[in-house]
Amino acid sequence: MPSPDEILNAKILVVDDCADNIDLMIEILRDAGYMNVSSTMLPEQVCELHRQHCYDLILLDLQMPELNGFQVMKGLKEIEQDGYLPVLALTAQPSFKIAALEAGARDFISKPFDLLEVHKRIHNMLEVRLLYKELAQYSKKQQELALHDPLTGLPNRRLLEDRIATTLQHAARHNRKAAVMYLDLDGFKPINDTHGHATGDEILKQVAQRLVNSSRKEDTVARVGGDEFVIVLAEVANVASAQEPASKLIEVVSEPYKVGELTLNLSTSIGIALFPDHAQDVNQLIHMADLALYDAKRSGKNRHCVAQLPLAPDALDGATPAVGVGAAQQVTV
Ligand SMILES: Nc1nc2c(ncn2[C@@H]2O[C@H](COP(=O)(O)OP(=O)(O)OP(=O)(O)O)[C@@H](O)[C@H]2O)c(=O)[nH]1
Repeated sequence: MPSPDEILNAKILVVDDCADNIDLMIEILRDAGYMNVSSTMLPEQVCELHRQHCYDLILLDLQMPELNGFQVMKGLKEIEQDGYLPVLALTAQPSFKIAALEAGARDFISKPFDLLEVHKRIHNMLEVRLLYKELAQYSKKQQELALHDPLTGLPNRRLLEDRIATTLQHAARHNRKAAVMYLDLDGFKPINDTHGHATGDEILKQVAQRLVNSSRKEDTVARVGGDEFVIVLAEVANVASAQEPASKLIEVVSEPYKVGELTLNLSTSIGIALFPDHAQDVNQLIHMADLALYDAKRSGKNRHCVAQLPLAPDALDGATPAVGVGAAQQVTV
């Protein structure tokens, strides 16, 4: 529930074409302790002001000569991002009350003002508005948490799959390639075993930071398991343009790590798969990169391997096909 202080600090805009009405409403609000009140006599400015200041409450006169309150609400509806119109309509016309509610106002106040009613309605409306904002923020935070790894803050597998899907759609539309790099640290378990889990966690955070710092803004770096990371490269011209960043990442990860007094070393192996060459859908592409990673591990670690192109059907005559990759191309750094 919003605190009394939060309610008194809410941002309020008073809109009326009559200066006396504005002065009166501002006096009522200031007397009640509201600290963040502004006003305008120009209804055509309301949408722009709301866009800039995102008011918690707009006290809106319905009868104004140039642009009436109903027209202002129509404009506000178009810009209100979270679908909540924080409008309290002010009207001397009984017949306008229901029309105002139908037009999107949350409530109304009748003119001439009944002070007690004004205070109650404003307070109630702000309470609901701030509660709505809290809920919206909470739900956004929950969504963030559901899509990110809590240790490193990187996207998790769910968000990664989404990002790959978007990257592939874009690549397909523009007839471009994209690449998925699957990284698994080499010799991470002994660090945990020798120096403890907290040190391991610190290393994972530093690795994550290095991967992000060494990637382009448009690429996605995700943590998909204990010491496993996936990087999605958009707009890749050919295999070489994925191998080059892979070599750079291998170098960057093998720089020494400082954790307290300790200086620790580790390396990483990387499997690379290209869209559309090695696979055309998200999970298959990750799978191909994972198989190439397995080859990099098996052939000595601290290197990258590229997935094998699928064999043409006539090359399989009489042979048992390998699953996914055969002998992947490997590069030791
Ligand atoms: N500190 C820490 N360790 C984790 C976390 N998640 C998984 N691990 C550990 O990470 C290790 C990953 O195992 P492996 O990949 O087999 O270890 P490795 O020594 O790197 O093995 P290779 O890949 O063959 O070099 C396991 O010991 C897990 O317990 C985590 O969040 N924090």
